[in-house]
Amino acid sequence: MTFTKKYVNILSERSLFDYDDMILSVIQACESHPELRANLQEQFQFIMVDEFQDTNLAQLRLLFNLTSENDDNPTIMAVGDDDQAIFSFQGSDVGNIQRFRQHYHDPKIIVLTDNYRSAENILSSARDVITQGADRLENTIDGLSKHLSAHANSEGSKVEIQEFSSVSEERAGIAKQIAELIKNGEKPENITIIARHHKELIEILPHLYKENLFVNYERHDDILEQDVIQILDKLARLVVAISQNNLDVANSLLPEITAHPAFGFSALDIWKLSLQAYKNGQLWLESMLANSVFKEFGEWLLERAKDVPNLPLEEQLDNLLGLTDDGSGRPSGSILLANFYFSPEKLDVNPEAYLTIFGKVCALCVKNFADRILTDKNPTSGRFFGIY
Ligand SMILES: Nc1ncnc2c1ncn2[C@@H]1O[C@H](COP(=O)(O)OP(=O)(O)OP(=O)(O)O)[C@@H](O)[C@H]1O
Repeated sequence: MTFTKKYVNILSERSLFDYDDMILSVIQACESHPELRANLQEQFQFIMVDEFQDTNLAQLRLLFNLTSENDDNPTIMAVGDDDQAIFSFQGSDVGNIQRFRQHYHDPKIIVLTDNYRSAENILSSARDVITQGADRLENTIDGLSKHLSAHANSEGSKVEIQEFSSVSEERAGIAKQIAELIKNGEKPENITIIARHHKELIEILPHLYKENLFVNYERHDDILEQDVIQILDKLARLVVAISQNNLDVANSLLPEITAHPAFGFSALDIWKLSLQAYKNGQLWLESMLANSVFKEFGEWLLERAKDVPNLPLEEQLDNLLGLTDDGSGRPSGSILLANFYFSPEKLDVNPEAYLTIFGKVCALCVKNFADRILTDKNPTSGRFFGIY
């Protein structure tokens, strides 16, 4: 069986969809059930697609399906700008703009040339850069001009290109210019540094400090890259697998989870456990329950698996982190991820460690509540949600 087929079978066994399926299944259903397509066409008689330059072929095909009875005169409007295409990495294709024009037989094009966002000098500098690109619509459609007219006030706006002999000179130069601006009366809150990568911003910080400039650096991390979230995610998948009797899945997750430093098992003990499971032809979980070093951890995992169908998500997260108070004032469970990541000592040094996880898990505006959460001596996600 091919890998793809196996993957598709597993998805269907578990009633799961991946992102591609969400569109592909709809396309398949539309194309094999004309009555469904007709119903959808009746339901969606007017269609507007924004950011059309970022559509991929599957999305375009869905669109064609939704208008297939009326391709010569569809009530459809697509708004897009080929110069702003940013999703080519996930299959979007600027060629879709041309396919759209072909499919709908040269639809009317309205060029929006009035720009209210930026001043003239910003527009003309941007144009100097963007027109260097190849395969632009402006070069391929006769008579199309994307020359914009600015309607924004240009007072005080200035675009300046500066060259430095090295990256560190550039950073020092930027910091110096900012210090100079502030010295000459500019308000710091009117100054922003924008860069493509966090790394570049982080590297500029020492230069700003050197100029005695204190900055508010807001970082929007990818939460899934954080260690605590990764282990929490694996633990959650493990206990769900145990609760659903997917023991193969549990077996594949356990080696990495037991090796996580938060749980404190030695490499030698983990190796002995793996040997024991191998020699006895046992699952890891079975071997853990029969092994004095891992017994408590194994039993704790079984308890957490029992939580899966019974407790709300917040409580399960607290239990997995070991934040739950069992009434005796001590957290229940001896396996405490919380101790590893959010012990009082760690919070003393880095109070934001706690905010990082709950703040971002909840995608809440942490700023509004930071003072109340940071002073919380026994943080739990339940309390956090409560505060919110
Ligand atoms: N007629 C108008 N008069 C004054 N301001 C306007 C007008 N139309 C748009 N703006 C302002 O111009 C800015 C850009 O508008 P908008 O986001 O609608 O443009 P857009 O073409 O959709 O941008 P994008 O290319 O990012 O999709 C906004 O700040 C909006 O308030």
